Amino acid sequence: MNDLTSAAPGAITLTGLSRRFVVDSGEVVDAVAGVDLDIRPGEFFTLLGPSGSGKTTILRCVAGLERPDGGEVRIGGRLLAGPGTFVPPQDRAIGMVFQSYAIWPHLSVFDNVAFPLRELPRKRRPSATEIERRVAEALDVVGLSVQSQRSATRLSGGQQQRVAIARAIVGRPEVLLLDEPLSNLDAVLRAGMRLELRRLTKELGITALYVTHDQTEALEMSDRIAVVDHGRVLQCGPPVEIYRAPANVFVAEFVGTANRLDGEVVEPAAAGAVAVVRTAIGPVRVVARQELGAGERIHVVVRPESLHPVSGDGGDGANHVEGAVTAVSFAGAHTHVRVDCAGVELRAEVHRHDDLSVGDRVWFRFGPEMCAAVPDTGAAAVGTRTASELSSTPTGG
Ligand SMILES: Nc1ncnc2c1ncn2[C@@H]1O[C@H](COP(=O)(O)OP(=O)(O)OP(=O)(O)O)[C@@H](O)[C@H]1O
Repeated sequence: MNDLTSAAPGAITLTGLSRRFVVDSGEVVDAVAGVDLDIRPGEFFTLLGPSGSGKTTILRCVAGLERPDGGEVRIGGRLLAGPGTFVPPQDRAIGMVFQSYAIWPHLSVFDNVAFPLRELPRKRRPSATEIERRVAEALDVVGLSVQSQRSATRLSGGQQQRVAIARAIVGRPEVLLLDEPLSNLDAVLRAGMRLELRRLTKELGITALYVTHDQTEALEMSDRIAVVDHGRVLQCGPPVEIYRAPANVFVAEFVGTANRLDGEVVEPAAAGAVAVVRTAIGPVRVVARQELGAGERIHVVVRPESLHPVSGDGGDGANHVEGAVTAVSFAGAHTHVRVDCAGVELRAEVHRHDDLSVGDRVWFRFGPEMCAAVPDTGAAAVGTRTASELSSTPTGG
């Protein structure tokens, strides 16, 4: 992101952000361990990672609910946290939505949404008429105008979440921070709300920083995703890139289902050309995204939907593998199949559910362009130290 973009309203810039906690055992947890992110104005940006990876702590640092131990937080170019600077949450141009809707049960929908405006210091508080106008506008955006005078607790879970969203946007923040906001909703409602939430932030032109451990949510909603583990960003990019070209095995296996074949490059290739990798199921042809040298140890990642059942080795330059079906499970739009290929279990997702049975011998084809070569480096190291180790280690900020 260039300097102009990072200074534009709604841009979020994190530089060397770190936050550590000393837990009861005296162990130091690097919850955020040097995170650099440039989030563009108006972008729907997701922090995706397993439980305890540091997503919420990053979000709380942006919100001002957590003081970083090192690094900087900027919104629209304005320094909010950094050496000698800490701007409190109420003075940051943010709105927040949590997993628990945190709405007031004794207030009406209208009063819940009006709450943050009425709580502003007198100097910054809009007039009663202006509050009324802004609340009506926010309720209109989330489709709750009709329920305005209803008691907030008499709404469904989805409607309560919308109240929380209306309350978060009523102050017209530059940035909306969302921490697992859909987790308490049932599956059908959650699927609908994903698209609605994205549409809403796009309509408002607001930057959304979204935290989730749900890869489907992240893939469907985001302009870009940062995959986080042990307080570090392992990969940052558009959903398709994260899914098709994972940077390491952790990302490959956390985002979607992955067949992983460990192997060694036997025919090297420049970026864009086809390399051959020796694996336990035989030689596998892979389109190299970057140069692959002879003898290099890599993992080949193939997604289940890239394996297509065929009648035999087509001799067409693609990869073909034969195996015995060990499990078939119908999942509606497709069928999950497990196949034993020379002692390696491969997972496939096929659309022919009625003519595959356990014990059948089948051929699968998968194209070299559907194979990702992933470096054999493993995921980030576990970010824990003891307090005494920390005192002899330079800090990150
Ligand atoms: N206030 C705190 N005191 C001590 N440790 C904390 C505190 N807040 C977070 N941690 C630790 O920091 C690490 C990161 O926690 P964080 O909540 O940011 O992860 P997360 O990815 O959001 O997880 P989840 O999805 O479960 O909320 C965890 O090991 C957590 O236990």
